[in-house]
Amino acid sequence: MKIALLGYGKMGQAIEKIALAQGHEIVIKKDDVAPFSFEGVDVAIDFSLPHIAVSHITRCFNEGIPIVSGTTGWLDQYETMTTLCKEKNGSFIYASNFSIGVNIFFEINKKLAEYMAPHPSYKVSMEEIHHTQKLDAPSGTAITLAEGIIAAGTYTNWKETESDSNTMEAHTIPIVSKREGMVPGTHIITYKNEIDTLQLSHEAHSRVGFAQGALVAALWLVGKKGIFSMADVLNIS
Ligand SMILES: NC(=O)C1=CN([C@@H]2O[C@H](COP(=O)(O)OP(=O)(O)OC[C@H]3O[C@@H](n4cnc5c(N)ncnc54)[C@H](O)[C@@H]3O)[C@@H](O)[C@H]2O)C=CC1
Ligand SMILES: O=C(O)C1=N[C@H](C(=O)O)C[C@H](O)C1
Repeated sequence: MKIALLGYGKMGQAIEKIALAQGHEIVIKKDDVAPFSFEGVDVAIDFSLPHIAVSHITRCFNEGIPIVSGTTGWLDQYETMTTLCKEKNGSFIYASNFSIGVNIFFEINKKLAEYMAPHPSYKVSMEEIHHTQKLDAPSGTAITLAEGIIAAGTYTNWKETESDSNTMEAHTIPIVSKREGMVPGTHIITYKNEIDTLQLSHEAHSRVGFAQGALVAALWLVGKKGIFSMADVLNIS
C-alpha cells in the first residue's frame, strides 16, 4: 500500500517503521504546513495536532482518500467530520487508542460499568498517566472510557480534577491526569466503597501497540466506504 503519514512525530515514525518492515511504501511524511498532493496515495494516517487533524480529515474526504485518525483533542468537531464523510461518501476511522489491549479494555470497562450500576455505594474514579510532551488532558482514551461508563446510566459526565476527589458531584466521573517522564500511556479505573476497591488498568509498554493497530486499521479501511471504529476492525463489539 502507498501510505500518507499526516504527522511525522513519535507516532508517525513508529508507524513508518512497521509499515516499511511489512513492505508498504510511505509516500508522504507531513510534518509542517508545506503544500502536498495525495496523488497515488491509497490511505492516509493522521497523528498530528488537534487543529491540524480536522483540516487533514476534511481534505481526505474532499479528495476521496480513506483516512485513519488517531489524533486526540479535536472531538468537539467529530460530528461535523462524520457529516462531511457521509456527504462525500468517504472512508473514516477515528480511535482514541488503536492498541488491541485498550480496545478490549474499552469493552470490559462498559461491561463492568453495567455490573456496577445496581451498586451505587461504589464511586468510580479514573487516572491517566502520560509522558510530559502530551498536549491534551485528559487523554482521548480516558474520555472514551468515561463515555463507556456514562452509557451504563449511573454517571452523566466527567470532570478533570487534581486528585481523586470526594467532593465530586455524585454523577460526575473524576479524571486525574498525570504527566511523568516518558510514560507511553497508562489508564486506571477504580471503583471504591467502604468495603473494598476494584481496579481495572491498562499500561502500554511502548507505542508499538498504537502504531500496529493504526496500520491494521488503515489496511482494513482501503476499499470500504463509511464511518468505522476500531471495534469494527477487531470485530469485538
Ligand atoms: N489513537 C492512538 O492510539 C494514539 C493517539 N495519539 C495522539 O496522536 C497525536 C500525535 O501524537 P505524537 O505522535 O505522540 O505527537 P508528536 O508531537 O510527536 O507528533 C505530532 C506531529 O505533528 C506534526 N505537525 C505539526 N504541524 C503539522 C502540519 N501542519 N501537518 C502535519 N503535521 C504537523 C508535528 O511537527 C509533530 O511531529 C496526539 O494527539 C496524541 O494524543 C498518540 C498515541 C496513540
Ligand atoms: O499522546 C499520547 O501519547 C497518547 N495519546 C492517546 C490518548 O490521548 O489517549 C493514546 C495513548 O494513550 C497515547
